[in-house]
Amino acid sequence: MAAGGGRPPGPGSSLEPYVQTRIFKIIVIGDSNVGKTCLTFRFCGGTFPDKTEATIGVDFREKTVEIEGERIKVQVWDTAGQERFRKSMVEHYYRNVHAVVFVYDVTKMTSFTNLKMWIEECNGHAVSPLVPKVLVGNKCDLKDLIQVPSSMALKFADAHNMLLFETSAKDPKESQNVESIFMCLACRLKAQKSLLYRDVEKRPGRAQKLEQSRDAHGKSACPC
Ligand SMILES: Nc1nc2c(ncn2[C@@H]2O[C@H](COP(=O)(O)OP(=O)(O)OP(=O)(O)O)[C@@H](O)[C@H]2O)c(=O)[nH]1
Ligand SMILES: [Mg+2]
Repeated sequence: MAAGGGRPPGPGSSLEPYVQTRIFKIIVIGDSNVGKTCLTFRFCGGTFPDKTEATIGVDFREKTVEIEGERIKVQVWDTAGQERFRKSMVEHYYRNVHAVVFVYDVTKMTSFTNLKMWIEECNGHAVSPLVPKVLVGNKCDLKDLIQVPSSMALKFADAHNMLLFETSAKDPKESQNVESIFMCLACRLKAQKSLLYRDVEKRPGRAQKLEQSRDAHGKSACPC
């Protein structure tokens, strides 16, 4: 028997402390055809899909990212925009959600005006105001067809305390921007959780609010 007794470490075991990977559930919401599937594909797979079909229920995609030395699993819920494909799933979308991405199509005004309805649905499912939410205007590559001016989107985002990203799932030059949508949320979640833990230690029952930051173009920038 080995000195010290007990069972020797088995294959694959480690004396390092076991570190659990945190999972952040991020849901992507918005009208059908705004590009939710393409955006999530771009973030998780790094490409623009040749062809998509209307999402039925939900498609799950995930990506493991590293933030300040911590590995975090970003679990993206690509939801269905069509009522008939989502109605049985809505409760599941919002349950234990960590962050919400609202998407509209910059070339389709109705997808922007319908955001009010999507926000109401989200609020109707008791999603905490502490859950970070961002607004994404997709299809910016279609420059000649733009219907939703940036100024209008920015005003709306401000009114709802959201960061605004205008981007394109299709344009490869925008892939960094698409990545920053999800990374920004993951950073905020990581920071928010630590702030909350610290806050709870110091002042029980009170949560700290994360401030938004803005870049030189007046659009919101990642606060991390
Ligand atoms: N030009 C352009 N087309 C895009 C972009 N993103 C998506 N599309 C196209 O828009 C259409 C709809 O994209 P999807 O990602 O399937 O839309 P969705 O929001 O997931 O739709 P539902 O699943 O029905 O809710 C497809 O024909 C895509 O090729 C983009 O950034 N630029
Ligand atoms: Mg889809």
